[in-house]
Amino acid sequence: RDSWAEPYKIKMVELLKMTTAEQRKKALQEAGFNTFLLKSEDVYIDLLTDSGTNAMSDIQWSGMMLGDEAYAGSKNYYHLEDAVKDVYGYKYLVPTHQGRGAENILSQIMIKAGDIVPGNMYFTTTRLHQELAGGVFHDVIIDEAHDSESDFPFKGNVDLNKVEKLVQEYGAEKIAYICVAVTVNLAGGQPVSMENLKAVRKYTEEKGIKVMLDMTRIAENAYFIQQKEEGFRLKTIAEIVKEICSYTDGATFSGKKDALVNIGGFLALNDYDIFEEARNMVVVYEGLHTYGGLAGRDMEAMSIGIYESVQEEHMKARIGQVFYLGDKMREFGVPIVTPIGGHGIFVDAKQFLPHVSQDDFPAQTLAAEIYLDAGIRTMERGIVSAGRNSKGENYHPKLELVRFTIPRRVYTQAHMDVIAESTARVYERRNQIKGLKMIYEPKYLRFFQARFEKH
Ligand SMILES: Cc1ncc(COP(=O)(O)O)c(/C=N/[C@@H](Cc2ccccc2)C(=O)O)c1O
Repeated sequence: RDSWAEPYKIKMVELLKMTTAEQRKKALQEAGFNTFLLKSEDVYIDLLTDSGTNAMSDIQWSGMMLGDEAYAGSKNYYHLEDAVKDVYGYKYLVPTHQGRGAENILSQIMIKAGDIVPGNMYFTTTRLHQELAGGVFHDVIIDEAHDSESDFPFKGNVDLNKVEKLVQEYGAEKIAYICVAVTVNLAGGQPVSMENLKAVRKYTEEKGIKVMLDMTRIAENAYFIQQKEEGFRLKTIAEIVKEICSYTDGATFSGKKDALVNIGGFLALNDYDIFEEARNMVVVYEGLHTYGGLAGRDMEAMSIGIYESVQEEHMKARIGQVFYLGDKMREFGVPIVTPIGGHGIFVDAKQFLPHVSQDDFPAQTLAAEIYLDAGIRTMERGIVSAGRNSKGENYHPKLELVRFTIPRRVYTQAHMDVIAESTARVYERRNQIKGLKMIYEPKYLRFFQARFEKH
């Protein structure tokens, strides 16, 4: 079997502090059993998120030296505008500091109080901004997406029957827009097929409903279409990315993932009137319309990162590393979401800790235990992240997952081996693991700052 390695070599390293079991026990206690509250220096391998944690190339770093920090009309803005038009095909660009900056502006423009906003599974910041704008989110993802053991290849797909039911019940004019995420983060980084995107476009065109893309991990989605969808084997990732965007009216983007930058995002649109409104609002929330909360250097690095994100060998290595870890986890019998998604391995905490009831936070408990074992930080993606509904009741999501998110171009295969072995050690002692109780609950997006203690 001919092995395959990354298409880059390392030029600089960031030394990591190793911790002892005692130090980790203390750190976890102080962090209230919440991995978001751990100090980075107490973390050995940081798999909390692939957001803003990716390694920039030397070309991107050189872009940081080319920052045109003019307040208005920075040349980096025009480079970013060219990259967005060239790679994604949208007509108009509104830069924002990161994804939720774009979500805030789009939601306020497109949503009126009481509007319905269908989407392929919720995402925390996306749904919150839709709700803050007065919208009501409705999940229209296919049922398979909520089944961690289904291996349907495109679990991110929209179920148009669910959309039709909403149109029947509320009328097309009450639908603010359909939000299609590529990939679907909380389902396990699951892709949407091109066939489904075309069907959504055809249906919404007939009904006069706009489609807004959350294209945060669009290049990873394109890779899965190339690898798994009939008729796309010979298309490039760049061609597939552009085709995906062509079936939508606009997009929000967090540049902190696919585009390989530490900060950055944008709102891209084809409709001039929405663009005009967004360009007016960005100066209220983000900064002038030609910088949107970003320094010129950040916009330059993001323009370069957009092109690097659609390179074939980059994506093959990126997804290859995620699959390597997933296969190792499965060798050790660790239950994970299948098919393996694009940005990490999602461990099924319900199957891992069947004796811990969901109200005792199995995923939160497992993330804490994984950290204790060898200092690996992961993220809870279960009942804590799901939050409460408008009546204040806890959502009880079918998926109770711990996300091992792999930053792009940061860790080596040796780290993947250590991660899999650490998880296997915790798996071997799973029957002794007890649940947690929440002792502090913030109002918004509670998972970021909630605190817990052992029962
Ligand atoms: C599909 C999708 N759409 C929009 C955004 C917002 O973009 P931004 O504002 O962060 O730039 C994100 C951010 N995802 C990050 C960071 C995060 C955010 C909230 C809760 C936990 C983690 C993560 O999954 O780790 C996303 O995944």
